[in-house]
Amino acid sequence: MRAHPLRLTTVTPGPPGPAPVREAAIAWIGEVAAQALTDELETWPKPGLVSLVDAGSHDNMDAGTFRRSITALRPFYVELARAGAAGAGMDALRRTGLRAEAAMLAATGGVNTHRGAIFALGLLCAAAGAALVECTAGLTAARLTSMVRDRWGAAILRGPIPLNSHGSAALRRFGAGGARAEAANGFPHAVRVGLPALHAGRSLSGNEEAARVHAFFALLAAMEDTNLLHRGGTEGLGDAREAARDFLLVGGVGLTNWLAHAVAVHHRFVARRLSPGGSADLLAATIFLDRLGSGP
Ligand SMILES: CC(C)(COP(=O)(O)OP(=O)(O)OC[C@H]1O[C@@H](n2cnc3c(N)ncnc32)[C@H](O[C@H]2O[C@H](COP(=O)(O)OP(=O)(O)OP(=O)(O)O)[C@@H](O)[C@H]2O)[C@@H]1O)[C@@H](O)C(=O)NCCC(=O)NCCS
Ligand SMILES: Nc1ncnc2[nH]cnc12
Repeated sequence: MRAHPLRLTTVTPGPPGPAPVREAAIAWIGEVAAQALTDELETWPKPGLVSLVDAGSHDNMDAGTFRRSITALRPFYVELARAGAAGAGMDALRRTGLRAEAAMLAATGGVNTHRGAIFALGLLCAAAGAALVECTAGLTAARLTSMVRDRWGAAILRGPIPLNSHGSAALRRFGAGGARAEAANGFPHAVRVGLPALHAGRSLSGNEEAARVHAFFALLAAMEDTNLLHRGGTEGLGDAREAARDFLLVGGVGLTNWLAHAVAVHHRFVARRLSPGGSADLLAATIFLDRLGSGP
């Protein structure tokens, strides 16, 4: 049996393998990122968020908008993995990230579906690309997230902060670090909350979608989601986290009636227009890390 190209490149120390082999592994990394976004979209219920079932707290986007966005973003994830393999610095990654944001807006008619996910998964793709040529220890979550922190963390924190984004408003009003702090610190919520909860959800339910719901609630309970702050202020954020904690405390997806409980929380979020978009992005990052870590 032929070894997968990724295995060839990750287990061989020193200079990279032949270019076509590395290119196949880079394409695979981009595909895993796009698939992580699709899995996030298709996970239901995620309180307040868009899924195949409904548009949650949103009236300007639905599952079709997200699918168009994912199609537009797939080549950029490949490009970011390739840039990471070529040793790109933060300025070059940022330029590609901004082109990806423009492509997303063109594909969605101006709707911001995935700005946070372009940023988080884009950096993780770049780290995975760099790991292909530099590492001998495989694409583990710990390695990829610490690579983002160590290589680009300082530049992320020094970098330009958009003046008019909801995130920058949350930073000014509430001191919330948001997507930048999460990436610069090596995605602590994905590693310490999302991944363990995904694994726990699998053991509790034996079902992949339920495991993703479990991971989503764990992230929601722990994160300072700037989208919740933007739409609901500190009260909205606090209530959302409490609802997620209650779900987990009674057993999460281990409970027989977990679905009814999760749907009730979803309806409460929709009634208040709460939308935890940052937690959705971290779910996608968690899925990406889980899949890359287990290999092709
Ligand atoms: C660094 C940027 C991402 C700057 O972003 P911004 O200043 O906006 O900062 P944040 O709010 O911190 O983050 C942006 C998005 O990240 C998600 N997010 C929120 N909280 C967290 C968190 N604690 N940890 C991680 N990620 C978080 C979230 O994204 C999702 O929500 C988006 C919808 O948002 P929005 O349109 O604001 O909200 P709505 O409620 O729908 O709006 P209305 O309908 O009410 O009007 C959606 O995109 C999700 O993805 C935050 O929104 C970045 O823009 C930047 O610097 N880019 C440059 C490119 C770059 O450097 N790339 C690097 C290589 S790829
Ligand atoms: N499924 C989703 N619904 C709404 N906002 C999001 N941001 C990222 N994923 C999302």
